Amino acid sequence: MSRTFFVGGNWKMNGDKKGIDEIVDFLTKGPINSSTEVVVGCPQCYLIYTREKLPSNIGVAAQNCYKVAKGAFTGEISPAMIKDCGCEWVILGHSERRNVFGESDQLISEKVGHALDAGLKVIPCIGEKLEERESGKTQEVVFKQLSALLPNIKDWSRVVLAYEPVWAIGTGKTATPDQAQEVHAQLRQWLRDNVGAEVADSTRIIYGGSVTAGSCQELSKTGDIDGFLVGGASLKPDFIQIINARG
Ligand SMILES: O=C(CO)COP(=O)(O)O
Repeated sequence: MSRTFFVGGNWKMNGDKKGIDEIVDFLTKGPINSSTEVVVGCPQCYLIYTREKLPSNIGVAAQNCYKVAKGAFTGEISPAMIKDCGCEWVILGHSERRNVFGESDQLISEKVGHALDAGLKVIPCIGEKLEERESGKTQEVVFKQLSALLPNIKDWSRVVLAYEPVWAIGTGKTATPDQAQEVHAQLRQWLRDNVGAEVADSTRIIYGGSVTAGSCQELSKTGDIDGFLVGGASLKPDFIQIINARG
């Protein structure tokens, strides 16, 4: 089964209109391999600006949203609002949401369920911390995070699962291709055992954590890494090389 290579950029809380114009400029010039699906996650206040400036072959994601359509939830945005801004995607459960803002597996699962029900495509993120890896708990941790999502995912065709080991995010310590491939294969097997063969074969599992133009090619050659979620390097023209990692 061939899975379309997927490269997401997560701008996090970076950028301003001028910086976005520069990113739009290098993404527009490319050239971008037409067989790679590209999505950029931008700050909420720039969703409309970014959507209007980027070519239509590049998707735009919010970096978070709440679990209901509207109401008295000061500071939150809903999937309906993201769609109303012309965007189709949302990143949910990023490690910074989990670890800086204290989001639980349960809350993230409810957010994923509502975003899917509202018609968005979702990039849920999972990944272990350094101490969890060092104590041999990586598989246990990511399976627990994935299990929590399961009850709220009815349509896997609109899910791209991101494995982002926390120790690799923003640290310059990219997982080796073997380290990443090992977890991706375990996650795919988990999907096979707990959801079904078709979903396991077709769901994109992407890797995030200090991906660079230098590391992307080797990572992309492993069997179960179907793309990347890129932080820092997605703000620079190097992102084009990462998008084109599969050649
Ligand atoms: O968190 C990430 C993407 O969501 C990864 O960030 P870096 O690529 O900056 O390590």
